[in-house]
Amino acid sequence: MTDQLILVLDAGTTSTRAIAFSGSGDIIASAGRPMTQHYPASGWVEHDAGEIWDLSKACLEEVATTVGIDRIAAIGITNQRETICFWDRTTGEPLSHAIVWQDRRTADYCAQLKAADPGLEPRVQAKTGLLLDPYFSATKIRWALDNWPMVADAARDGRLAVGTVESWLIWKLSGGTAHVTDATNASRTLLMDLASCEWDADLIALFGVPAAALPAITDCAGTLAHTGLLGRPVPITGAAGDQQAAAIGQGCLTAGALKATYGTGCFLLAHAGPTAPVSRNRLLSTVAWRLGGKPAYALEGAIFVAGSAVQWLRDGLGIIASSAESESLAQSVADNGGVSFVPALAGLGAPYWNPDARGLICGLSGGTTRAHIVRAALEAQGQQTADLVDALAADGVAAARLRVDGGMVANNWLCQDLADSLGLVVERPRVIETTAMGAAMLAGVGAGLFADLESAAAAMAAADRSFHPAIDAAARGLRRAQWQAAIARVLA
Ligand SMILES: Nc1ncnc2c1ncn2[C@@H]1O[C@H](COP(=O)(O)OP(=O)(O)O)[C@@H](O)[C@H]1O
Ligand SMILES: O=P(O)(O)OC[C@H](O)CO
Repeated sequence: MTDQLILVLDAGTTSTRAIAFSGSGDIIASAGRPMTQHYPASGWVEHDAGEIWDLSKACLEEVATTVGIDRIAAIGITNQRETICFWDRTTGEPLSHAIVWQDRRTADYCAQLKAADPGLEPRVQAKTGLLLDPYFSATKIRWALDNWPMVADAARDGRLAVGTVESWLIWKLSGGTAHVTDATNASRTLLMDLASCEWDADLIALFGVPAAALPAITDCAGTLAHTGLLGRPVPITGAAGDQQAAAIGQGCLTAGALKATYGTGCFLLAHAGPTAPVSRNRLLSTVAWRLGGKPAYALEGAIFVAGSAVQWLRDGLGIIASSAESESLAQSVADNGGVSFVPALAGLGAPYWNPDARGLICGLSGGTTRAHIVRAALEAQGQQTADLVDALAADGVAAARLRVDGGMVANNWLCQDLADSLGLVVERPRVIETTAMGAAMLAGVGAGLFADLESAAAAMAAADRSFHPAIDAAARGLRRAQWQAAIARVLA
């Protein structure tokens, strides 16, 4: 693909970015804007869908102006998943804030559903690959219909449109002509049948969601819509949830290949091939991509707090000046001094799934310094990942190595600690924007610039550095035991 570029929009939890990629995977230009986080009550997290659109538009326009609109062959979109937007299809305007994936407001509703019918969660898991947790979109939609009159009125009048963030953005980019969602994002709603990749009538009835408000489920590559935003029609040819996109960008294209992305949260995906896997260890089963109508699947472990623990040390406790300072501080002490930090700041995700869990810092002494606490916060990432790798092993997936990406892996100390804690080789790619890279690969396939994902990976993805385990099994076991004792206290 000569001089043509693929423009990717990555609408994440804390920021929105646009990145122009060359066909060889180089970043030619990028733009980013921080996103406002709204916390209207304890455990609630909202975004302004209007702001998501305004920031996305500004980032796309900035990058298109920098590189020249004529060089843009196609657009790919990737996004924070599960976060659900509500808009009026007659005006194209948001009806309310979006309810964010981290939001725990439906924890009681999930508990009631489980208490009323203990067989429900296993049936829901068999159908969707997911669990009855507030994380997923369906209970958030139910809550909005029950509590936000603007949303309920629009539903009654047939004006309501709902969709995850990529769906909202494609709607806006297409000038309201396309109401679609790709199969990876749809697989996170609790409303989609994992095997058929279609909305499930029983689940729609269970959560009382108006079917007419839902988008059409599409492939992850192909002509999904056109946008006139940049002054000439440009096709949107790729879309996937950010974690699936990161797995693609990391070249996890065959069964068993594993990646973990350390951003706000941490999400570990193990590619599983063409048949939906079933976890017996409380991992999620999810769509990895759908191309040509054929889905591929992955097992996923979702940790809700990763980089946001470092953010909390910076903004909440004020014990570091920047996220990057965590690296030198962790390195400045020989060990954690007996301190454990369980960063359950938004409940616990996989494999515990306890929405009510609260964070814990323990093992303090008079000799504890902020460096020990910061080190324990970084070490928690390795231990949380080890919990997931253990669950994967119990599900029959033996990890050979771990590919890592996301904002946190700029931290070399963290990458070495991951290798030590897991006893696995940890590989970091040349471009740590693998989420955007994966969306670019999908958009490249969708635009016919690459024949398939394998050719796109060969052309675009490259490794940077490997971190090898440098501690022995006994030392690893001691760290594990310290973490497990702390987790037991959180769950007690
Ligand atoms: N050098 C670093 N060490 C540790 N954490 C970091 C570092 N740089 C960034 N982070 C953390 O990474 C997160 C940002 O990662 P990013 O992938 O941009 O997040 P998201 O896509 O979830 O918005 C923030 O929570 C930040 O605190
Ligand atoms: O925005 P991120 O990178 O934290 O990703 C959020 C996930 O998609 C939530 O499932």
